[in-house]
Amino acid sequence: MAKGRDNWLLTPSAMGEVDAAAAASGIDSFGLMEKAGQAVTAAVLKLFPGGERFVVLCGPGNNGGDGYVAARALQESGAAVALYHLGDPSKLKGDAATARSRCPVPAEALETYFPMRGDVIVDAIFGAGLARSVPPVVVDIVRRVDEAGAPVVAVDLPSGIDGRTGTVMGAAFKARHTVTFMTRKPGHLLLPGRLHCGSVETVDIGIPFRLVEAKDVHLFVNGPQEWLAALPTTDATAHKFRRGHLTVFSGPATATGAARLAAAAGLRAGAGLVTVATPPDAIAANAAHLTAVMLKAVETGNDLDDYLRDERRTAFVLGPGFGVGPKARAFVTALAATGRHLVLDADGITAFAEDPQALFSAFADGAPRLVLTPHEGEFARLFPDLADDPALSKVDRARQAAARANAAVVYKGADSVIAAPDGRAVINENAPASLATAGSGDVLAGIVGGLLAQGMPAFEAAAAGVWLHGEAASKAGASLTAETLINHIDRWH
Ligand SMILES: NC(=O)C1=CN([C@@H]2O[C@H](COP(=O)(O)OP(=O)(O)OC[C@H]3O[C@@H](n4cnc5c(N)ncnc54)[C@H](OP(=O)(O)O)[C@@H]3O)[C@@H](O)[C@H]2O)[C@@H](O)CC1
Ligand SMILES: Nc1ncnc2c1ncn2[C@@H]1O[C@H](COP(=O)(O)OP(=O)(O)O)[C@@H](O)[C@H]1O
Ligand SMILES: [K+]
Repeated sequence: MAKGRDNWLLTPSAMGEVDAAAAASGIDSFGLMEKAGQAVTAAVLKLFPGGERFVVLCGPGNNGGDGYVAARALQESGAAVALYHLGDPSKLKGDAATARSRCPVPAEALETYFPMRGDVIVDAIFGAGLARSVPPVVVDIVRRVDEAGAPVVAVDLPSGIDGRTGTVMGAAFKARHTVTFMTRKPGHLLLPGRLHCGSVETVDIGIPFRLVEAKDVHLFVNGPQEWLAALPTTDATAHKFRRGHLTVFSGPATATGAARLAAAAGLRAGAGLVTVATPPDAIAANAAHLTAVMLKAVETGNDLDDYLRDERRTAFVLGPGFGVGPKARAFVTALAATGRHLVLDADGITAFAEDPQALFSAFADGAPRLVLTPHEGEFARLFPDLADDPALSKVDRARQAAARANAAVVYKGADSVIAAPDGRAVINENAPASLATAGSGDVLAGIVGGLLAQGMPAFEAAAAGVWLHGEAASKAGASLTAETLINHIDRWH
């Protein structure tokens, strides 16, 4: 499946380079700004056909330039338009200066703007060029607009959102709609940025897409184009042993449910055989609730060695309900030493908090066989320095973690990022908030384990698993529980 334009992401700096390449190839850069401003105007008029007054807020760079184009076009459409500028507009340069010189709408200083009833705001203060926290006057205007409840249409990004990281730089508008150009930026998907964008529209302003593709930053929106070719298919020759064997480790008798959720999810994701490997004291609890999933007592390191003699047992999930301690570390080390594929989740991750390097060393060699699925707290236990570095985006953190651990990393959240040691990364956007429910992470671990069992490489299995989890949640509806979620997992093709 081709990488569609909707899946492409460019950081603001990469977009700036594309912009420069377009100008160098002879494309009229003011023409691009004109198209950008016209597209904003079309979006504003479509969303607010009865708008009483359109208030365009223009900043000191090209984002402001788009605003001057929009102000002119809105006035030409017959609408009432007011214009406010940040800084000294006589200092505008290049295309933005041209746009201002062609804009007949009189402008006033930004600080003098107080929203009136019926105002629709076009936010063209900062876009890709936001370089630091917004100045106090912008903080004030954001607050005034919030308090007035006036609708905002953002040009490129809501001012105050860092397009690379999605971070709020001091303050940021909460837009109803955002019009961006050529591709979305990471800040449109990463939290909290995503919550400030409203609906996002990506407009082709005429930069040849080959210039965008030449800037491939190995970052995409998660979707089937990333992993469909690696997704296992079943055909008439399918046999349960050929469809792989997944083993999920159960916790003690008091904590068995999480493993069963993962096991059932692995089966739904297509693993031919699934076994819950359980301590003997939990056999009864597990046996009372399992049908298609098999059960095997595995208590000690020797039990595990015996279990691992069957080389068809290739894929494992360890962590949900397992307990934190030396047993988790010893089991993981044995799985690593025998070339197994492992999803390490929850307690399995926490078990290595004191010595993450022991985990990374165990899986250091060869193609990645480990998938780590930390939520934010677990991520910080394995990668405290990355979690603490404010300059890193969630994408940077996941990528550096993946490289360090030689693992596919699923950095979970509403904006899960999946990264590979080779630098590939995707941001997931199909997960509904109804997934914030106990046990949904166990289900995800099971789906990914089921895909690993079928031979899918770690990064592809991780990305596909997160996407299929999101699809299942959407189908399961707003009141989903981890159990109902499982019933909606669909291998999709
Ligand atoms: N990509 C494309 O193809 C196309 C892109 N287009 C548009 O161009 C936009 C990018 O333009 P841009 O690079 O001029 O950046 P922009 O966001 O206007 O801000 C830069 C200005 O703000 C200033 N500044 C920054 N932070 C600040 C702060 N905290 N507080 C105060 N000042 C601050 C900074 O000043 P400096 O940092 O130099 O002091 C500079 O003056 C892009 O978002 C899109 O809308 C379209 O026109 C068509 C084609
Ligand atoms: N608000 C949200 N929107 C979308 N997905 C979410 C949200 N909150 C959590 N999720 C997803 O739900 C799962 C929760 O996993 P986890 O935090 O391990 O919870 P648990 O331990 O309860 O299973 C993850 O896949 C995460 O990405
Ligand atoms: K903006």
